[in-house]
Amino acid sequence: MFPLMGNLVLDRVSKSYGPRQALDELGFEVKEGEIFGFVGSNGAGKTTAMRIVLGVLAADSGEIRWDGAPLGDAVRRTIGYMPEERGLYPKMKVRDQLVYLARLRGLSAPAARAATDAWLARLGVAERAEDEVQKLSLGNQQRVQLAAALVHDPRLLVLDEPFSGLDPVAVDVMSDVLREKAAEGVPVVFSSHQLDLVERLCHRVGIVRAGRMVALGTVAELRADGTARLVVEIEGAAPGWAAAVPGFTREEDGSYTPGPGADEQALLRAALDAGRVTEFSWRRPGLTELFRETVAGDAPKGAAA
Ligand SMILES: Nc1ncnc2c1ncn2[C@@H]1O[C@H](COP(=O)(O)OP(=O)(O)OP(=O)(O)O)[C@@H](O)[C@H]1O
Repeated sequence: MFPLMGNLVLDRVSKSYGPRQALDELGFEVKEGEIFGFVGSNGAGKTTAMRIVLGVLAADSGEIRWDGAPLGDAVRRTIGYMPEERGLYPKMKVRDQLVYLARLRGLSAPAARAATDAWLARLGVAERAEDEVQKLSLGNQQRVQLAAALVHDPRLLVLDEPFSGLDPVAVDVMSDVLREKAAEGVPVVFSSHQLDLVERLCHRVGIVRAGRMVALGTVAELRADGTARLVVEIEGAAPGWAAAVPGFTREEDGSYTPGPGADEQALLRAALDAGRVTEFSWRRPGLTELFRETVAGDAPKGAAA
């Protein structure tokens, strides 16, 4: 039903900037039609990895593959890229710039104009088409930047923090577009610090720490690996009602983490003795908690980020 797109593989990619190792055998795969969320602390290596995929930077070792073969220039030219530092020409008009970029990627003049106008309309910036990019607000510049990544109908989307600085409406538009492209079969990889969005949008997530992939999987898989906590709500309970039940640690949010030998039935009995129990349930950690657990105390090798 969809044109064959392919999948992207980063295979043990390493990269150092002088003494600073930014990537240490980093590996992950983004399948056809998959939205992959790339998360990690500041300086963990996300931008470096994306630049290597784009060919802007060379890896010291390792390989980038597309559909099983080394990623070459022909496929690279079809990538839709949104760089972290953005990179539109500030003094050029929005429409002229997008048409120019689409022409560079091989579209005919009429096709470039049609694609430009369609994406400007879809992203809600059609009325700014004749303005210089520098006259747009940052959020609108970002919409144009997304249009620039999409205007040539990319086979792969690589987006560095596409959601940063967007208002909630623009976040929804961006999310819809990424879902739509993935549904067409395009592999989508994006980095973000907005973990609620990553959790909502991504089929799979990779958490990178100091240049290494430390957790990889669907959000459900990652959550299943985290320690579940017991949420207990009791009306009228005195503080410390659970102190006599061995094996549980009370967390800041009031939930209870079981340790070795913890007996949930003992905790439930203590809860029932303490008052009227309105909630007693297991809760898996969300992506934000998993991220904190996974990257706590993070620092890139060689020096501070
Ligand atoms: N041009 C460069 N020269 C020297 N060191 C660099 C260069 N670019 C990045 N680094 C270092 O490489 C490491 C990885 O940086 P990178 O920008 O890839 O991280 P990131 O995960 O994208 O971070 P952020 O979330 O802050 O954007 C950091 O320690 C950074 O300081």
